Amino acid sequence: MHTVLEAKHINKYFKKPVLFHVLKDINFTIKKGEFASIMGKSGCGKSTLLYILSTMDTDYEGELFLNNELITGQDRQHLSYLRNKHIGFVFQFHYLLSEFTVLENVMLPARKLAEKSAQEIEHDAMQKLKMLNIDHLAKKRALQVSGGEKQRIAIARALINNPSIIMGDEPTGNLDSYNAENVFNIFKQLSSEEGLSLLVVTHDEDFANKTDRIIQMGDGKIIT
Ligand SMILES: Nc1ncnc2c1ncn2[C@@H]1O[C@H](COP(=O)(O)OP(=O)(O)OP(=O)(O)O)[C@@H](O)[C@H]1O
Repeated sequence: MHTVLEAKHINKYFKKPVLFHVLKDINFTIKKGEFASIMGKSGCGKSTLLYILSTMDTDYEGELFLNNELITGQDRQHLSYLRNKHIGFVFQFHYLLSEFTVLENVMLPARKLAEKSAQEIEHDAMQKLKMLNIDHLAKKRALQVSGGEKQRIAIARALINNPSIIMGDEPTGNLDSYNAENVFNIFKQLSSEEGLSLLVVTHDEDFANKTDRIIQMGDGKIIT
């Protein structure tokens, strides 16, 4: 199966206040359609790793490949393009623009990529909203919808450019168990039916236990 994400010998040091070796020789691959979670105690380096994998942090040692392309060492502009095109993000807090409509929020990453007309983008955004059963919310402003709906809108937004991988940082951290299960089911369906890869940092054991693979971290290393 095609490899979507590969981390090879990733090491990261924070230099202040004192030199701190935060990530220690991290190696793993995520295949097409794989749904993996990252677990580990607070402070073990999960967010630091996700920040590197998402191409936001370029200050690390080792090599990172996205769809077999070496992304380590690429310039910021190209990284921004790759991130927008191939990676969808879902966070604990949805970061929707509250005064914009739901539809406008979902369209934003596609407008930034600027590879399609406004009409095509709107059509795609409606398709994503339909897929997530929230197309009836399209014209509402983001501040007018519930927490669970906001997270589904954030997922639609993450999907708008048809990414290869969704990266999540505690995507169910702010949801009740009903909505958390709903988000899990959406992710599961995206991986098994659409071949999307997912890599989700979570403290939620129930969520992690249902994913294809748990990457367990401890003290800056992958334990299993
Ligand atoms: N900018 C920074 N400078 C120095 N140390 C940092 C910096 N950011 C994080 N750290 C330290 O690096 C370690 C890993 O932090 P990180 O946020 O990656 O952990 P985490 O596993 O995501 O934790 P949590 O589950 O609490 O979110 C922690 O000890 C943290 O204090």
